Amino acid sequence: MSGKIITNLIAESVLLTKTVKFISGYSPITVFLTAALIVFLVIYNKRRARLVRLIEKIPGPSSLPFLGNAIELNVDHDDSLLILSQFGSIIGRYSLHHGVLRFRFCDSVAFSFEFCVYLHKKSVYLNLPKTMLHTLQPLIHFTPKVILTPAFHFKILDDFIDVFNEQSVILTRKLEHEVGSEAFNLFPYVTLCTLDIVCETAMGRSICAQSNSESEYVKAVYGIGEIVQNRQAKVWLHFDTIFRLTRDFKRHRNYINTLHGFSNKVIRERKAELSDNAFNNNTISNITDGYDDLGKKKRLAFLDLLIQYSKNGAKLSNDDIREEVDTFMFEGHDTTSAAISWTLFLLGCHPEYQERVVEELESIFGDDRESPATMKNLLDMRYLECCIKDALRLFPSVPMMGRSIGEDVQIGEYLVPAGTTAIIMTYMLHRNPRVFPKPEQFNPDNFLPENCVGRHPFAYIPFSAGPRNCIGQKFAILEEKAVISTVLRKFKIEAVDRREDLTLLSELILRPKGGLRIKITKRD
Ligand code: HEM
Repeated sequence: MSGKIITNLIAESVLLTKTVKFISGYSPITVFLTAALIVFLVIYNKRRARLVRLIEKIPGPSSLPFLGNAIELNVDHDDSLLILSQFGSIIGRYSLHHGVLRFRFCDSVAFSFEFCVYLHKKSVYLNLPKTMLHTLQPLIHFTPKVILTPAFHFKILDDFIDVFNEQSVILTRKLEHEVGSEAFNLFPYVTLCTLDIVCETAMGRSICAQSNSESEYVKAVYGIGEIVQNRQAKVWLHFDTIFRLTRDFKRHRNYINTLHGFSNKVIRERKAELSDNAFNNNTISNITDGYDDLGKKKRLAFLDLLIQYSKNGAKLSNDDIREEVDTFMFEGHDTTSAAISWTLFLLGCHPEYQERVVEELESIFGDDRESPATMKNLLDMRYLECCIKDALRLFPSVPMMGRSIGEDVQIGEYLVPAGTTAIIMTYMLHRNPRVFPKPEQFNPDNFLPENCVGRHPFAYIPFSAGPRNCIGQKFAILEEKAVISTVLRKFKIEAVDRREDLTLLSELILRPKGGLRIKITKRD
């Protein structure tokens, strides 16, 4: 017995001597860092053990330690559609129970392709700067939805319709120049139009992007978008310290200064106007009753609401107000621009549906091609709404959304543990053949009232669902109707690109690489 103890002691001391000899070959710093890394990995793995054990029970492809499936998801920016189609083939390989699929991406991720059940939005978009917020940081830290929601009340939206109409008319004037051309890209035209709309409704100031697309402000909006996109695609740029070393950081700072400079100026001016006159009363309706010095009806802007609330004790600093306005600017123009462009393009691919929409417009306006649409007119455009909805089904402006799971969630037989990141793939969700037979086909009839009966409320969620859903959805649908109807009352649209030839870029917003090429002729 004692012989065995002695043998063990000798073996251990030999091991110790060898270890000391091995370590002494390295500098103390290397030894310390390696030891710290090992301790970190052990603790990290121990903490994640439960999460990994539970998440591994969910069907999904096998993954490498630490890297998970990151390599499979690492596709070029221009191939980002691959991410979407890659999921399609992965879904084919794994029998999906309850629409959940496991993927590991350094951290654990569960992808949900069926009905979205996670409504708790924690920040999974931490790497985006505050000014670029579509799908973004939890926006409403200080302004709960209860404060913001009145901005989208029908009475207030009524005021915005004038803006939608005015900008749509400018759009049709710009499009006139394309009559007779063989093909042109619709996307940039629509984007400038929606940028003008959102600026005027958010800040009450026109930036005239449609007539001056080279302005510093417009350049800054697009510049920021491009930088954020690039940063999002390159994991190492997610770290502020590294990003600060790049040239983009300086450009980013200059753009931010331009955007903030403009918003700050408008906020100051608007505050001064509001304290000068009848706006000072505490009711929102007072703001809209009256005319400005040029005899133009005073309109409420989203900014006025925030100023009003800040006066009523909500304690919003100028920076807080500016951040909210910026959020609207970014949330509200790219998304609607993509949605409008896709709808017009799909109507250009399907003359039969375009004709049906035009018949509906004729039933509302007769042969009048000029009068602006009223709120009632827009609400009467029911078939156009079906087209808009089916376009958002096939090409949801926000093709995937993230949620951090705050507490364990049971989905069928699987327990998705707290700490998992859930990605809801709207793009795939909307292609569920059990909900939408022939899912790839553009079919506005999917949204006729009789065809929606019994459909799961989360089977179609272009605006997300639950407490952190899109605050601007009514605004967006009305805006889309106003712009599309104005265009279709003037022009007949023909798609030049074929759907099957398009390359989709699944960036923050789903968009076609190279835009959407159409051809237009005047309607007589
Ligand atoms: C067709 C147009 C639009 C689509 C498809 C759309 C879609 C969405 C989606 C999917 C979300 C949730 C994102 C996430 O959870 O990660 C969202 C959030 C949001 N949207 Fe939109 N949106 C549209 C237009 C607008 C407009 C016009 C505005 C404002 C004028 C707006 C304001 C917002 C805001 C403020 C949020 C954040 C809400 C929150 O975090 O609680 N959106 N949108």
